[in-house]
Amino acid sequence: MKICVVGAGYVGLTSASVLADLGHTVSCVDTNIEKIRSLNRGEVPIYEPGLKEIISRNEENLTFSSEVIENIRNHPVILIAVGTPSLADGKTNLTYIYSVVDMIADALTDYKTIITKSTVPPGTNEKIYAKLLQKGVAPEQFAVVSNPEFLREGSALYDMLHADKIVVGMNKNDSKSLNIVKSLYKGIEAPYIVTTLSGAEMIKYTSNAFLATKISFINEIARICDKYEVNIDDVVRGISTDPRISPHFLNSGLGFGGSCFPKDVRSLEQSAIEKNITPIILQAIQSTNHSQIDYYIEKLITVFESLKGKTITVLGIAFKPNTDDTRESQAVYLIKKLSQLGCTINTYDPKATLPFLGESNIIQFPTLDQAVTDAECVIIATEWAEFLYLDWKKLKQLMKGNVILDARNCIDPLKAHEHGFQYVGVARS
Ligand SMILES: NC(=O)C1=CN([C@@H]2O[C@H](COP(=O)(O)OP(=O)(O)OC[C@H]3O[C@@H](n4cnc5c(N)ncnc54)[C@H](O)[C@@H]3O)[C@@H](O)[C@H]2O)C=CC1
Ligand SMILES: O=C(O)[C@H]1O[C@H](OP(=O)(O)OP(=O)(O)OC[C@H]2O[C@@H](n3ccc(=O)[nH]c3=O)[C@H](O)[C@@H]2O)[C@H](O)[C@@H](O)[C@@H]1O
Repeated sequence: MKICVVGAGYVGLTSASVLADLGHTVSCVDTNIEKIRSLNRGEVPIYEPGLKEIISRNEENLTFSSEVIENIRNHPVILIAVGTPSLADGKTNLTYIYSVVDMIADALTDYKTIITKSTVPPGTNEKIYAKLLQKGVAPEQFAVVSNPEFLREGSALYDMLHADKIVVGMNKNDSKSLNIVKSLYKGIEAPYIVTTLSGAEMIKYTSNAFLATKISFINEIARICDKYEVNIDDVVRGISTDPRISPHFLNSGLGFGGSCFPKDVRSLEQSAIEKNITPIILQAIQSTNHSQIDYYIEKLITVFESLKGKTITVLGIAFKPNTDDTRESQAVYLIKKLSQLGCTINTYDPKATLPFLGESNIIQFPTLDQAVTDAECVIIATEWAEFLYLDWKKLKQLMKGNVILDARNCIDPLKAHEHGFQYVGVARS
């Protein structure tokens, strides 16, 4: 099959390389010329485990181009994977989606199956369909399909190849698209969930909002446990044997970040408000998440009284391990907050680069050892594997103080105590 993947980001590059690996001929296009140039030089502009390897082993049937319209014209299947970031009011910015739709309308000369992989609010794919008709495209010349993506950054390739489901939203009168989507993913064993266009859109938002709910819920429980001196690990162990609860997504800590949970929860909240529904739970999820950072800072204040002038090392900048993505990273928000409180912040991340914050008291170091030197306190903000097995003796020698704030519940408090550290955590004494 000949497929044009529009957007060479985390989802576009993963989809394009997996589809090429499944044997299709794929052209991945992006309006960002620099990105395409670097891909054509054999460089992968993002860090995603295994992506470089899968791209290089498919170089015969995977090409990269910034000629978006031309490639749309030459491919019968178009997979849209452009960004859908938040607007200031929390609604979704659909500019990139609609600019692709305009390009499709301009390029369309023969039948196209247009598959929206980007996460878009309920009703958007119907609007895409209507927009194409409005632009004079005949209804028998195209189909619009909603096929949301559920991969996680850091394990994107595995997640796509081992999907737990493939969701396909279609118009009622569309008799062709399901078979096309099935041929596209031939080789991936997963149940198909077939629904309407808006049904598929809602499945995606419900999934992300539900997972975000689990995180905020367990974070709230951890705060209660903290006050009653109950260990959160025991509580999670105790509830997760119940298959109705499951052990997944119950790691309490600094809260959720990334390019999707925060924006998708906000977007769903706005979709609800637009229809006069007050989404109390969605609002509470966000409020708990925002205040997680303050809760952890309060824990530090109980140790130091004032944070002004303290040298603090924050380990981890990315929103989670195994990615270089810092979009809405709680670690970055924590760094900003500590800076506002007058701290000097040294930081380190194995892959991510600190976004420019314009503060001279924040320095990113190239190694963990350099970052922790002379620190009065070390905070683990992202649970990279490198931080799970710290060399305690060396750390003690390098640091000026002995306080460790474990904001991801990822180190053993006993080990830290044994080596003379003061372990600070939430519900993990
Ligand atoms: N990042 C993730 O883990 C997941 C993301 N999603 C959804 O997938 C979509 C894409 O997300 P990411 O890959 O993270 O975004 P990204 O920001 O990494 O990449 C988007 C790419 O689209 C390109 N683009 C924008 N307008 C374009 C146009 N008119 N023509 C061609 N290229 C254009 C941009 O230059 C950029 O390279 C979003 O809707 C997101 O919510 C869904 C599941 C997982
Ligand atoms: O729509 C999306 O973009 C994707 O969003 C998430 O994937 P991702 O953002 O890559 O990362 P997750 O592993 O879900 O983690 C999100 C955030 O939640 C936090 N988290 C996760 C799990 C947990 O138990 N506790 C917790 O605080 C992580 O630290 C991270 O900041 C979903 O897991 C994917 O299914 C979805 O496709």
